[in-house]
Amino acid sequence: MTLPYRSVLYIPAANARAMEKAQTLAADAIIFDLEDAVAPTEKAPARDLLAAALLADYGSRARIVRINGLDTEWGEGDARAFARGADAVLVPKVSRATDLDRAAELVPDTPLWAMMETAEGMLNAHEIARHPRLQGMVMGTNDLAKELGARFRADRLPLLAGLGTCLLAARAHGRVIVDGVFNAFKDEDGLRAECEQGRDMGFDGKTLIHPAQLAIANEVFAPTEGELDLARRQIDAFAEAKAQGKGVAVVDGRIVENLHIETARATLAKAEAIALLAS
Ligand SMILES: CC(C)(COP(=O)(O)OP(=O)(O)OC[C@H]1O[C@@H](n2cnc3c(N)ncnc32)[C@H](O)[C@@H]1OP(=O)(O)O)[C@@H](O)C(=O)NCCC(=O)NCCSC(=O)C[C@H](O)C(=O)O
Ligand SMILES: [Mg+2]
Repeated sequence: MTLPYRSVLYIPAANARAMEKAQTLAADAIIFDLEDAVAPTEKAPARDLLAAALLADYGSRARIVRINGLDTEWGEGDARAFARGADAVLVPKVSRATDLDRAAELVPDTPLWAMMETAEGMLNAHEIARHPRLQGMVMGTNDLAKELGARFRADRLPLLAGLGTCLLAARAHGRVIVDGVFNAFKDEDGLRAECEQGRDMGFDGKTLIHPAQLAIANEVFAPTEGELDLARRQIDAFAEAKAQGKGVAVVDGRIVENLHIETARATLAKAEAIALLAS
């Protein structure tokens, strides 16, 4: 069963208290960050703190380690240190598939994830997504906005080309893909609107920077009661139509074909996976 990735919480690996707290937080996945959230002077101690933290029990939460770039003085050491012991290694600023080749050599047995946050990465999203070792993609909307020279807009118009391109690439190759962070972590309405936009586009979930953002992401990226009810009724109606030798059913005045049944089944499976995670 595919794991849900509704809420993916960043935690600075230098913050022992936050890493401990995360063992009980309602995050579907955690990104332990060695990159941007850790100051250069803290890089070495953060690596040790994280190695100790990963021995703790995080339940079913996926544990993803974001290493420093392999072009930095810390990247290779990070990759070697966490080649085992985490559920995935997240490589920052992936601009081309060869960036993942290098990571794959250093991390032979653990799935790789890619931060999609450079202009070149957007243009190469398809070849990055099809890399055989890649499991998931994370939008880095802060770095992307910086590279583009984009202004912040609530509708994220300047970022939509990049978001859509990465989503297409991820879906073409069956990868998980989660949306970027919403920086104003006390603005609940703003977060909800951005989660709704990401959900409408098709993202699996949202990366988050503060525990206060978890509940909204978990709610928005889960199927609603209405969606579940519709999915069940579509499956029943289609089975009935099929029994009568028809290829199409009608539910609530809309046609239901086999492709809608695939979506309906995926909706029910997602709800089941979420329920399992909570149990
Ligand atoms: C943003 C923060 C610096 C705020 O921290 P703080 O002032 O400590 O918040 P609170 O006092 O409200 O914290 C309340 C309690 O919650 C815990 N806490 C806070 N944040 C986290 C967290 N991320 N995970 C787990 N627990 C957390 C505190 O320890 C408090 O606990 P308690 O002691 O029990 O009261 C801080 O939230 C923070 O550092 N957030 C993460 C920032 C980060 O990781 N940034 C890097 C990723 S974003 C990025 O790089 C995206 C991408 O690359 C791009 O380009 O877009
Ligand atoms: Mg970034």
